[in-house]
Amino acid sequence: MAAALAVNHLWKSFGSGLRPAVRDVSFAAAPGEIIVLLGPSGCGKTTTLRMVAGLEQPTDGTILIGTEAAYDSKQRINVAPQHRQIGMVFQSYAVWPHMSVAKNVAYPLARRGLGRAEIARKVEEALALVGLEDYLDRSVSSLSGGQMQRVALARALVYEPRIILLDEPLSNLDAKLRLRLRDDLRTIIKKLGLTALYVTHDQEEAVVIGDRIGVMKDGELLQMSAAADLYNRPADAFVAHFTGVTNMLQGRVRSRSGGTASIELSGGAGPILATLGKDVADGEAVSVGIRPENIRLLDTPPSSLEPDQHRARVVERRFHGGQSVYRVAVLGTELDVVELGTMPRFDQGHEVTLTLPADLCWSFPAEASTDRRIEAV
Ligand SMILES: Nc1ncnc2c1ncn2[C@@H]1O[C@H](COP(=O)(O)OP(=O)(O)OP(=O)(O)O)[C@@H](O)[C@H]1O
Repeated sequence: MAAALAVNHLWKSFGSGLRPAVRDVSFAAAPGEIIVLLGPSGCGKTTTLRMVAGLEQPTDGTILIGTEAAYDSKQRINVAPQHRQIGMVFQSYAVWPHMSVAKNVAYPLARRGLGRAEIARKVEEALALVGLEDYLDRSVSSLSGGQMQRVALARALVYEPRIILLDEPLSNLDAKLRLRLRDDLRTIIKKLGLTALYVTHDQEEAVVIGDRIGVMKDGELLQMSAAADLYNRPADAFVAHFTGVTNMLQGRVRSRSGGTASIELSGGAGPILATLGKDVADGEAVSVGIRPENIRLLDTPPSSLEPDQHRARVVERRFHGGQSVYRVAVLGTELDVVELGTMPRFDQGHEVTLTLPADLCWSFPAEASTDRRIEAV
């Protein structure tokens, strides 16, 4: 099936002396797919979205919406935003405060010259979809932030766009509302079978909303995959850090067997087993990342240790209510380990056996990982 949106080798430069804001970005969204662009401030997410919308002209590349070119630098095609059949929702609510809820939502239809009865029906349908069917005649200025954002969403959906673009639509809402609308947004988009491009810097939001997530840094798309792959197979150290990896061990690849490497740690400890990143060579210095929640602690020491098991000691325990965070001394360094549950198992000083599952330890070239760690924090 043809992609609903295809972005190919897209570049954007805002000036000759400046680093390009978007560098050779390519991805495609299947019909009905929700693609999230995730990354720190200034990485080029909004610029990418604005180019798809037609609000920013690319320096190079192509954008296809369905089978039609919306932008093609070589063929000099640049379809105006209003002709791209795109719905948009932004961070600021972008609703007209002097108009009623119904008038706000009706606005795009009135501009397209639809009849009154049809407009009324579509407005009611769109408002029902966002749970505001009882607010038709209310003034927008009397609504809460979350309700205003629902009005903005209804207005973006009302004329049945081919694609919906959302740029940090939840970031002006308080935490509780954000969680509720986050779940609702995905449900609504899926119910309509819309293809969506969604921009956020919040990884949790990205995971809940997106079918696939693209992580951007310095204008580049580093990895685009389903959330579980992003978490379990990060392409590089930046992606690993951005999705919450805090433990990094330094070492060197000693030997390898298939996709797994035996890694000797700096200071002579180890070896540990880790999955090899795609650019890691034999003998190379590496950083090995492992998430605190993927490390397991055993109370009773086994009679003999497996290759992925190591003796360790609890240095510090922090109780967070629903989970305990342990700082554990192991392999000549200290690692964070998270365990879910309201009953902490170990006290400070407790001797434990620690498992580092090889398939959840990822090795990356050392130089890149240390550089990128600093930027990612
Ligand atoms: N109109 C512009 N003129 C010059 N530089 C710009 C312009 N718009 C964006 N930039 C630059 O392009 C880069 C990418 O910006 P962009 O807004 O796409 O990032 P972002 O990832 O969406 O960040 P944020 O989450 O802070 O919005 C930044 O360095 C930004 O300063």
